[in-house]
Amino acid sequence: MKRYLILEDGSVFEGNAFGSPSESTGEVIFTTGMTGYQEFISDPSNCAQILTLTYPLIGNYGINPEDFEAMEITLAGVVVREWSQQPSNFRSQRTFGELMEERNVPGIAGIDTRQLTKLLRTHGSLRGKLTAAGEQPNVERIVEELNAWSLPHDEVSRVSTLRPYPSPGRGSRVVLMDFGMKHGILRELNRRDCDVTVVPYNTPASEILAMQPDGVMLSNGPGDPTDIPEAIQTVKELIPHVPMFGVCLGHQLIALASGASSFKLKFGHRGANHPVKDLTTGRTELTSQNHGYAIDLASLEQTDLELTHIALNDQTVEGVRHKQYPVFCVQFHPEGSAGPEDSVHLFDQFITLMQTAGKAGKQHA
Ligand SMILES: NC(=O)CC[C@H](N)C(=O)O
Repeated sequence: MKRYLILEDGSVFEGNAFGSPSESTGEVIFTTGMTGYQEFISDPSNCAQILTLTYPLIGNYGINPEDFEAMEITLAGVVVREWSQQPSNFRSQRTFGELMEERNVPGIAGIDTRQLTKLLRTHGSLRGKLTAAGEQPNVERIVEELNAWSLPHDEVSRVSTLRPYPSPGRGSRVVLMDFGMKHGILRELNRRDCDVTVVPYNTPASEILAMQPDGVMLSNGPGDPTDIPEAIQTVKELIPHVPMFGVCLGHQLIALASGASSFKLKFGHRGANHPVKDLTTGRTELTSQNHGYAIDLASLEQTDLELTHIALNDQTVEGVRHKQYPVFCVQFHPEGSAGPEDSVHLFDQFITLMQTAGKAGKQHA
């Protein structure tokens, strides 16, 4: 059945419906990873967005039980050139389309994703609507609707855990604040034997400190980081007291809590193999990225943070550390999933930081 993707600028893309038959509205974004579609569609950071996958054949190695980054799929929709109905991989248990159908996510196939991506790169991310399967749309009315529609502001509360839960280990005690966590982060902490407690995004600093953690990890998550001022306040209160490591949204929160400011990128950084220079070592690492906002470089001047990582494609801020406290963070995804894993050593750095701070007699008690 036919389905249309209509954008706020009046562009109309005609394709074939798959997944859920319902209509859906969201910010249309694109990711360029050649593999990793399962991780990408299940990353809660993409909550309420319509995701274009630029690689021309999606689903060719199917869907398996292990590679989900979260069990819920919170995307507003997916846009592909072609999806494979006959996946080939020993781990595959169902097709990409079956998953979209089961999880009620509308999809459109047969789209010239290259043309769509060029449009998004020229105009910046655009609001868009996927029409209901088989429906003949009134384009003028939909464009009007889209221009009046504003992006949601409550995505973190939709995807964060509602209750704390443990993921035990015998090593460092870590409180992991869940803003819409990718499982890869928990996996890397557990791999290092951390004794992790995952807590909701709105847990107050006093409750976190009462758990006497060796360190606090701030996860990735969806939306504009300024939408969660309560979390920014919590992070501000935690910084002087406990070693901290932030990833993606977690990085943005540390920067905002330190007095820096954020802005929306024209079309975001999404995909694998984004080169980032580590200014502390001079090394360039290939990184997995998925963000639509960034920290303003000039605004770091008014903070106690120093720049540690920079994006080589557009020179935006990719990582900072605190000049006084054992607190650091990166805008990219060191946990990879889907790779590359060049930066996974940052989790070791976090472990060392927690151990050193602990030996120093808990200056942060
Ligand atoms: N993956 C993330 O944590 C993304 C952070 C934030 N939602 C952004 O788009 O910039």
